[in-house]
Amino acid sequence: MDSMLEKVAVARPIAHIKLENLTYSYPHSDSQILSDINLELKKGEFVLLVGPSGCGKSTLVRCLNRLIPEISGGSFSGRVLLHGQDLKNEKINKLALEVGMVFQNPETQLFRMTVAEDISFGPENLGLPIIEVLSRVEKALKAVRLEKLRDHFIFTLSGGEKQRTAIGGNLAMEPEILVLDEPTSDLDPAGTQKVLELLRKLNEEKQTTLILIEHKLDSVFEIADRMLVMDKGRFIFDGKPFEILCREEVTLKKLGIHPPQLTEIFHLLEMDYEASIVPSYENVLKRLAELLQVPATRQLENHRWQKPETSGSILPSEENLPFVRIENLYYRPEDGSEILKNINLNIKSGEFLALLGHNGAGKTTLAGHLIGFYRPSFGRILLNGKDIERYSTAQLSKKVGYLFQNPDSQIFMDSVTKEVRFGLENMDIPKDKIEKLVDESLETMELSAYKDRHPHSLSRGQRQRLAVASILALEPDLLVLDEPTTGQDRGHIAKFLDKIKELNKLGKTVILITHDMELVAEYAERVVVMKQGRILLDGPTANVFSNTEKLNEAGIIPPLLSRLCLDLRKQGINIPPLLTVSELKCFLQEHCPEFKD
Ligand SMILES: Nc1ncnc2c1ncn2[C@@H]1O[C@H](COP(=O)(O)OP(=O)(O)OP(=O)(O)O)[C@@H](O)[C@H]1O
Ligand SMILES: Nc1ncnc2c1ncn2[C@@H]1O[C@H](COP(=O)(O)OP(=O)(O)OP(=O)(O)O)[C@@H](O)[C@H]1O
Repeated sequence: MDSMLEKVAVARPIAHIKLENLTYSYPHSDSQILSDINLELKKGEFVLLVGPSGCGKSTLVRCLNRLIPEISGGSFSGRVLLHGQDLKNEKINKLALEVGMVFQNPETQLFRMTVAEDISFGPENLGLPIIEVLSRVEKALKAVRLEKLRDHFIFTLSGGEKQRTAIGGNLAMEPEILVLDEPTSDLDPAGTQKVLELLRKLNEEKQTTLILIEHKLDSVFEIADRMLVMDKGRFIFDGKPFEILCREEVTLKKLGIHPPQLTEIFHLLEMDYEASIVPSYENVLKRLAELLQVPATRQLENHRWQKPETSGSILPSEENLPFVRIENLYYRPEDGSEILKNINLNIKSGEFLALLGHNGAGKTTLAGHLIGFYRPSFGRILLNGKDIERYSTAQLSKKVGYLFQNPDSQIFMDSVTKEVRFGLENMDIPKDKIEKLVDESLETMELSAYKDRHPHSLSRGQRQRLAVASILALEPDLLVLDEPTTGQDRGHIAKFLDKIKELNKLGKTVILITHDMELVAEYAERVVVMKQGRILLDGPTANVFSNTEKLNEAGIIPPLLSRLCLDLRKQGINIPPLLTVSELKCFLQEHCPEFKD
């Protein structure tokens, strides 16, 4: 009997990563962030780790290189094994070479002066010959498309460029295990595609074991072999991504994990699925074409859809003067480059505008001019008809609420409540009103339970919500949100953007900078697309999303449904440029007798 057991043990390959009864609490806290986690990962597996904000994903992956508990402290039990070896006695600096980690906030891992220097840091520490270091740096620069910025200073990079540098640095190390904590959150859609292709290649060619944490599932669910869903420090689902997304849709939605448009449309059309096969775009297109072919075209003949016009800019009429008016704006930093080139833009009070563009297009620089963070090299900006230069900083911060791309750039107090109270205390508001506004905005952002916590002990998503709460409390007329969804699950994003939409309906003007096209489709009425410092497109959302050629130039891939509608129209089917799955549902209900919901 013993010898049989031995044989079984020999036949079973040792797991690449094994977690045994992992349980963990942070210092000075009773709550278990990880609760009795058990997991085995094979070498070369590509795993997608998802779960609501704050469920413990980042905490879990930090156990793999012993940042937890070595650096964090706290109460840790259970074992982490790599190739069957308990990591308990391993040194963090040695593990850092085996387990590559791209953190949520790239700034925490960029510490050299220039892009190329930063990428070479890892390979140099592996003790590789200089020729090999240089060759790896070149390959990594090419892979993350940063060749042209190789000698640029890190502090001048845009958010997406920083994220690419952090990914490049890890690629150059060629680690056996690569953990990526939301690596594409700041990347433009074309850049995201590129990074994902790269990961797939790394996984196939080098058998790198990959753990990818993501909230935005539309582009990642197809490439991973396995999906692990976490909630409250435990795994609740483990299986093929598409199968889990279809089978567990209701539970996932309750947790705030939103299925990609492809699975939603697939569900809506009641298409048969085979658990292991992801439906192709072509199959969904074919099914929609079948449903809409005959009756729908006949019914719609009278109101044929017209090709939209996307203009250079929406000009205001005399009586409807813009709230924001940007005239001939140029921005040239000290290095002589031209970041903004003759920007002309009018934004009316109460508009909900999305500002899109490739990484480094100039979105943040443009938006930063609205709070006086940047000063025009040429041209001017009028707010309510008055030149922005004539507002004092205090007056401007009352009018414009700016949410930075990285929440850590604007959080500086030592408790959650103090952070929200800070701006209000500088505004000559009675004390009881301040407390009311603080409570309301913490409540809206679901942070009441963390009132006395130090902001840096919050998860990234929670910190992002705290930064939003501080701005909402000030009730500004113009809200500029620079990639506010990073680190958030869909449930929290929807709650937050619904709240912003409510404020927008009450007259607040909103500028949303994002790389998440499904959110743009859902919330924005107008889209402005930038390319290399200029405005490329400006118009109603559906119209802009129909201009695929120009969007392509700016590295933007419109949402799946926009592409489906375009392709259906190319087949002669008269369908308007729909943006959301609920619009598609209404359209099918109205125009397609065969469709039953
Ligand atoms: N240093 C710390 N001290 C105390 N609690 C902490 C600390 N760091 C994180 N936490 C808490 O642990 C929980 C899990 O955090 P973690 O960052 O692992 O979540 P996550 O699933 O990665 O979230 P997100 O998707 O928002 O990044 C959160 O409730 C967070 O507030
Ligand atoms: N002070 C500076 N000196 C030199 N170049 C700069 C400076 N500030 C910004 N840049 C460059 O200007 C370009 C525009 O940056 P910006 O942050 O506005 O881009 P973005 O469209 O917001 O990009 P992302 O989507 O990556 O956040 C980038 O290529 C950046 O490297």
